[in-house]
Amino acid sequence: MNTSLSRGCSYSPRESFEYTALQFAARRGSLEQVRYLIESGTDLDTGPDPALHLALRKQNTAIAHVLLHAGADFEIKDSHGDYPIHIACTLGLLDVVHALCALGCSVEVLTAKGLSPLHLAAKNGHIHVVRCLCAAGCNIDIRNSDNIRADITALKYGHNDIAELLDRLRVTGQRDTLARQLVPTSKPALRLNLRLLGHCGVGKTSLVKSLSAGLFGSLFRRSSSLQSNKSRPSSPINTQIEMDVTSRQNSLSFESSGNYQSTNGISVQNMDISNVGETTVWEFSGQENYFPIYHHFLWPSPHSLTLVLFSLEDSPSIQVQQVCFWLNFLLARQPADLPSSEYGQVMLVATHVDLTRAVKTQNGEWICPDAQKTLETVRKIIPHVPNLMSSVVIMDTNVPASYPFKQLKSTLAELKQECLQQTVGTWTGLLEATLAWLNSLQKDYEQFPVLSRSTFSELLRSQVNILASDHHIQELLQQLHFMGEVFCVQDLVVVSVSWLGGQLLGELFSSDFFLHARVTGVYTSEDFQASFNQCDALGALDLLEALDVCVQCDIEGEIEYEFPIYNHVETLEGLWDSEDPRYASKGSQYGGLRLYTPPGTYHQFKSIFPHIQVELRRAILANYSNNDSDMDLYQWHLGSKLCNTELESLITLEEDEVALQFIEIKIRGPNNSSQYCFYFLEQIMQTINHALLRVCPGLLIEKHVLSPLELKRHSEGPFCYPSDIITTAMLEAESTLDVALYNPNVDAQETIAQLIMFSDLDLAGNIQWGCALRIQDLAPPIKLKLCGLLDPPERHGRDWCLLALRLGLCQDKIAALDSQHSSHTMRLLTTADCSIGALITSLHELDRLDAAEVVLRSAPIFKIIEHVSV
Ligand SMILES: Nc1nc2c(ncn2[C@@H]2O[C@H](COP(=O)(O)OP(=O)(O)OP(=O)(O)O)[C@@H](O)[C@H]2O)c(=O)[nH]1
Repeated sequence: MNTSLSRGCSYSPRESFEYTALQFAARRGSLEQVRYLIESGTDLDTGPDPALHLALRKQNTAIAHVLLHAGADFEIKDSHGDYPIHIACTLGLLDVVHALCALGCSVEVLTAKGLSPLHLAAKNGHIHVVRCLCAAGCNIDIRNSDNIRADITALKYGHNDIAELLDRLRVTGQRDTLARQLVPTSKPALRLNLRLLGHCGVGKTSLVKSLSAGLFGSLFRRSSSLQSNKSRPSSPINTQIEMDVTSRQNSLSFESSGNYQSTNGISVQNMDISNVGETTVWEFSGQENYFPIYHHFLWPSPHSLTLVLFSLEDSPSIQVQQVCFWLNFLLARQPADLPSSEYGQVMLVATHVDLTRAVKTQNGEWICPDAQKTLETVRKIIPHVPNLMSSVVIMDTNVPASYPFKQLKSTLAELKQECLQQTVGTWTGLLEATLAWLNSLQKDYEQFPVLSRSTFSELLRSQVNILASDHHIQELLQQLHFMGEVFCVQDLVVVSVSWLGGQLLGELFSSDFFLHARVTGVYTSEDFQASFNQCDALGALDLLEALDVCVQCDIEGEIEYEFPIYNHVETLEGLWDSEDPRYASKGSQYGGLRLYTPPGTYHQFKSIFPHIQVELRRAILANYSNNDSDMDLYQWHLGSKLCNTELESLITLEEDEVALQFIEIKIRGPNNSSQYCFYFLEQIMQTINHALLRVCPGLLIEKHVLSPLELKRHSEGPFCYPSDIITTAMLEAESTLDVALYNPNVDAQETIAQLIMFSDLDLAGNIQWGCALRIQDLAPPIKLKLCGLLDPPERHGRDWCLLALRLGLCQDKIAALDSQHSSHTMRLLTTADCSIGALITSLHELDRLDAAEVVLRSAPIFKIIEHVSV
């Protein structure tokens, strides 16, 4: 602290009196000093120009807030005869005006020159402030000392919008009603989201239809289902689960079969379910084409129940694999570091029970131990699904008024009760009025129900509430988005979510559209209009770009849109030519990685890869705009080639012989390019990570390293070193650089420098090895998986508590980790001060090889300390 300040005074040459230290600090904008002085108990309101007024005149709003919070008097004048509200209104300091109004300051007081706060805001054109004052109850007819109203002042200074606003409030006489709409009430804005996931034909549409059927409809649905069942062959009973999760061939076929109309895209409807109330039901098609867009709709929500459906007609191993697929799909699309209460509930629903030999109890409950067995097996394979319910609902989805539907409804009703207890009231009249207005807005925008945020705000103000501030509208849109009433993405607001899910995405991602799409995936707006004429092409393209489905490229003045999703160009021969002289010499560099999802998760990358291609294109465009035109990107079906001057890379989605998908990244460079190659690979990984974070922040990724020796020899199927082997070797070695791993394909060893650093030992100084990183560096999905393994009480007590002891935490700290409300392991992993290496060792010592393996396979192998751009 400056000593002259701490003494408490300073001289202001402009004024003929001395400022206190607080006034001086407030005027100079020193928040830290203001805080210090307030804490030291200095007087807040001394002098003819109090600190609050001085801060406001200098537009130091943060300081003004601190002073107000500390209790500065806001009902005193300064030497100019102005109250704080006058200064804030003149300068348009909306948040301060808001704070002053909330503190109950007088909003009609006049300045020495006879102007009211409203006149000052009107004169200076601050419409947001005018709204705020009106909402706070300011008299709109107030006159200044010349007997002139504020709307006339606004007109005089050319602020017609303000004049119009005040005029409308006066003419309609609705000011009080509109102001009341903006006051939060104690009623929570709660609408449940019911989401249905599952393979084609498992009964999602049927379940939704039955849920919405009234009494009359339910009679009809029951009889039609009886008819349809007659024609179906009954399946053999499944007496035992023949677990076969290792054989992946064809087990996850996403084809829709049978004679029924498969849902296109996402069907969204709002239902009033008896005993539950308004519920938004999201039905996600089982067709694979649509998976790349589901992340936009699967946000974590405590107000949601996600049903994962499977058919009891399928074999037990297929049931397990399908359920695991969908649970992993869901987990991947939600951030993994939220408290479990934020995720909502997940429940399994076994369908087609009428086609098995299961029997019903007297009250109509189906008895089918196989369904429960499926759940138990799934829980063993994926123990970390937050809020997965412990029982399965077993049903014939075509029989609405049956016991399982009552079970489902009562689960929803319980969830609603729980949410009601936990939700703070946020329901405002504005939300209610907007919900009523949305219907007419949808009609007005029937052709293309998409608006920019500013147009939405403008319409809302002119048709619902002229006093709504930007902040009110932002909060409102967020509530509407989570209720499924609108869909907000970047600057756009889609006011019909069912149109977005069904007519737009349902159509554009349908197999039929794919069949006729341009094979290159590149469209001009005219081409696109010709292929999709249901709405304005430019508007749709903007929306699709905001959804990361396409990228706009300006190619020598011509605007084109690249849709990697439609790209079906085949790989060209010679893209990775072994004869290319630049990369054939002895000193040329080769390296590469493979990205896998953990064992037991299948088929997760296909829906993500087009997003990686979008991200690669964006990275290239950003480089072009930096005038770095040496970069080039060529993309084909599930593959991209990125070149940077003389460096080349191939990024492809591959599938091995057991249908396991992985992403392969190969890099090569000429002589003496080791450092360039290293950082080029890192840059590509960053771009990929960016796409992964956007689409699937909860997906666990394993990074395996390809043999540089074999890459250089262009061997078919080069050896790939799994990350657990590399990390184990690092842990065991005295020095990481001594690590050498055996490659059975070539019967030779490759060193860590060759595998990671393109043989350049100088890079070692820029690298921190994985085992030495802190456990906080573990990605959230790894932590979540560890929670699933270590949280449940274990037979020998080898759980989080013992782990905490081994990691050196004292009893007090361990006790502090204990809580009934969230995961102990998660708190241990976020607070303990230890390295990843120490964690692995401790887990081994505890004989928790399952948890150790998770860390070994997915922990980072290294982290770059110093990044050099290439
Ligand atoms: N017997 C019987 N048939 C069912 C049951 N559930 C669905 N079906 C039938 O299975 C067929 C497919 O059902 P849908 O509800 O359309 O399947 P879906 O899960 O919506 O499939 P996609 O829209 O392709 O993702 C229809 O003919 C249904 O009548 C059930 O529990 N029992």
